Amino acid sequence: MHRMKNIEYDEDDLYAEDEEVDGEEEQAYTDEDRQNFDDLTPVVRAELDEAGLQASDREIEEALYYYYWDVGKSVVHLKHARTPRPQQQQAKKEKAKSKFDQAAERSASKTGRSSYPSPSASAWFDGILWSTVPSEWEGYLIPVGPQIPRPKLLGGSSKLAKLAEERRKKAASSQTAPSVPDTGLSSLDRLSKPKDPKENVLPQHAKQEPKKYPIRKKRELTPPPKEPSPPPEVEPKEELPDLRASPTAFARTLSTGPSQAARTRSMALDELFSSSTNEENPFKGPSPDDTILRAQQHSKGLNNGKATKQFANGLAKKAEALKLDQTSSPTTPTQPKIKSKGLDVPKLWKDGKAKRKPAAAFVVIGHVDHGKSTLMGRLLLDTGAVSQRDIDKYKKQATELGKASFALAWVMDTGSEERERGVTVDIAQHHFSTDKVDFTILDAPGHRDFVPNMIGGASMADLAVLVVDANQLESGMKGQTREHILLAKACGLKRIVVAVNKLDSSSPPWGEATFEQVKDEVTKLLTATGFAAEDIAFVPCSGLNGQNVVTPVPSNGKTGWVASSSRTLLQELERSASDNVAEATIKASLRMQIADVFRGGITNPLSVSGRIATGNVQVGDSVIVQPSGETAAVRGIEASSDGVEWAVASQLCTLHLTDIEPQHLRAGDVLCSTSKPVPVVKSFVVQIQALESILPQGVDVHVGRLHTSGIIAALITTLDAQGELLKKKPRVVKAGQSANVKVVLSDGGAPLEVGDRVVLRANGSTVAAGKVERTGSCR
Ligand SMILES: Nc1nc2c(ncn2[C@@H]2O[C@H](COP(=O)(O)OP(=O)(O)OP(=O)(O)O)[C@@H](O)[C@H]2O)c(=O)[nH]1
Repeated sequence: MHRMKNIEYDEDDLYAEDEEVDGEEEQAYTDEDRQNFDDLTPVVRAELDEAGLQASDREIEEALYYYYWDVGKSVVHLKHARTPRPQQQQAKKEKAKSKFDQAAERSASKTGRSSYPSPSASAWFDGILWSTVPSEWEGYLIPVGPQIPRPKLLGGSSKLAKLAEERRKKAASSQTAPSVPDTGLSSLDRLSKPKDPKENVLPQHAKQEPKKYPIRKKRELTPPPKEPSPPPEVEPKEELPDLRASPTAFARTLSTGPSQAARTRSMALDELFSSSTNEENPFKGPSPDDTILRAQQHSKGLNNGKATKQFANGLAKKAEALKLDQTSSPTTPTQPKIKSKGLDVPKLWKDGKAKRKPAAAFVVIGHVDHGKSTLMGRLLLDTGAVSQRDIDKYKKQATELGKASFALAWVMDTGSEERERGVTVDIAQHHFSTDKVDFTILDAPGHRDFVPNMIGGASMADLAVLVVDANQLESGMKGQTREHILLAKACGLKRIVVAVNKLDSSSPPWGEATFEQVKDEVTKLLTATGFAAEDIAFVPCSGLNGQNVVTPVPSNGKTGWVASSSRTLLQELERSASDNVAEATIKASLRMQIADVFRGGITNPLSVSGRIATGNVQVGDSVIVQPSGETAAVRGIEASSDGVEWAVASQLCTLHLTDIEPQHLRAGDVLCSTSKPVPVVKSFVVQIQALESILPQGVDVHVGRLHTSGIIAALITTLDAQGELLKKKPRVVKAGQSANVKVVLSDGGAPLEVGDRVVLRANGSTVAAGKVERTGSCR
């Protein structure tokens, strides 16, 4: 029994698991249900007998079950289903079309679609018992859907509220404004620039051009200070670069361009969610996530002509960065072939284990402006990874821009727009070492518009450092403190160190009560999210002044309680690092999701960076890039800025590639061993934890750095806290519930495997997260 029969799925989209679920039908009833059936079935049967009607036990049981043991409703339903309707009444009913049908017809006539693949939008509900209620009971379903602002995780600072507000206005007004060529503004400009229909309006429809992928220069690790760059000039009529972010689920399922014929399976959803009161489809064009990602890509791509000169690290440092035309291939036939030395990497890794320092990558998360970048700048300064001379230069330059307090943050925020605006946009990566551990910092943006980047960072980390401004707990708890905690958990992070920051400016300074209050509130949230108490550590500190970051605070005076009760942030981080990757993981097939594609230098013109999830790689290896299926050769490897012969699972590294065209490499793609490439799947079943109510709906699908669109095509089951079946084919998954849902991907599929962690977002909010349970048909 497929209640979703009106969606026209491909044959191979229909899952065997649906049948499995059906097969379990009998077992879904509890003993209590059975008792209720035994008691109530005779009562319903007696009522039907009296009316001269008949029904099987099965039908009566189904009615009772769906009407929650309400005998009256079950009898009415069964009687109604058995009473032939007079012709006249049927005719009348045909005339009185539902709002859904009216919306469907309007949309069809507007788009010029002659016939709708599904019989009608209301037919979506065929097979559901409550769709046959007596006509006098029928009400109107007002399809509000995305028109009404969804409950979102709140947040934003006063500084950014204005940007967000302007962005919202821009988005709203651009529904009616004609598209105009992009003018090469920065991503934040795109958010904040006051709307002028003549300029800076992102096109509402993603261009349906063949995809090309911009290559960017590597984000520098330790940038040398330089003179502040002047504000970016507005360049007239610059072409938009290739759009990495594809149209969202809503754009795909709801846009109504008549030329786009191949959208059959989403059409029922189209009608379901379109407004009956507004002819304009408000979900044309890219979602907030798409817009932000696209803007970022543009601001960082070569096309904007503003790419700041950056210094590639490690091997690439030796060569002057090349300025490559995007259309030309950086791989040249004259490059020498690199031969593999055929090293036994797992053995080398095992043999060197005793001598190796543990390594740890941590993602720095938290609400915007809570001091993440400043704290990390301090950590790098006090561990010697950055010199005081550099910081002094940053301070001078930052003072000239009126942003003196951001000098430390500039160590992490290397982009000119990040520095000008004082807001982190993309993940910044830095290495530093202590005597005990090699660390990689992944500094995530705190602003909610850049949550997809935060997901990308969290997916590459071993643990999280959550920075909480002790004086702004409330804003963070409503905003990205909360959302980042949920996402860190969703990305599989177990351990979290909470830096209770800015205690130098609390009232009173270094107030123990302030710290304790923050600790209580954040602990509640962390444990409710699933972090174990032993995996949570708190550190009171001040990133700006460097108190209790690397240097312990004085044991007397107002910081006395800190010295006696807490470790420094660095000590806590060292405790959290371990080198416990299983040998089986090192020996498994290579999987490395590409976090970034960039130009290296003359010797290494095309490079990708990311974290090796499983397996190992050595110079000279051939790899397959999915989803393109293209092969590439590894001509060089860098780990922690050093050139190395091989790298293994859990390492963040840069691979210099050859024998592949750049357009086959995108952030989010997966490098795999040639013997066992990851399949490219069109659909999958994911066990989610819902953060908002979930219906069959369009979603943005995030898997680490991968960002694509899809639809939640079926709600399969809801589950209890133990993961046991609660209900099959629920109509809705409520916020807080666990469920198995089926997601069908747009864009021809994505490289995905069982166990991959998925975040589902809609309208710029995270709506659910979970792990892939089963994958569907492969491309
Ligand atoms: N008093 C005080 N101010 C701080 C401290 N740490 C950071 N700040 C200030 O807080 C402001 C924001 O700091 P950032 O480091 O940019 O904050 P962030 O969390 O990285 O911001 P995003 O990356 O944009 O989310 C700056 O003005 C800092 O000087 C601190 O320990 N004490």
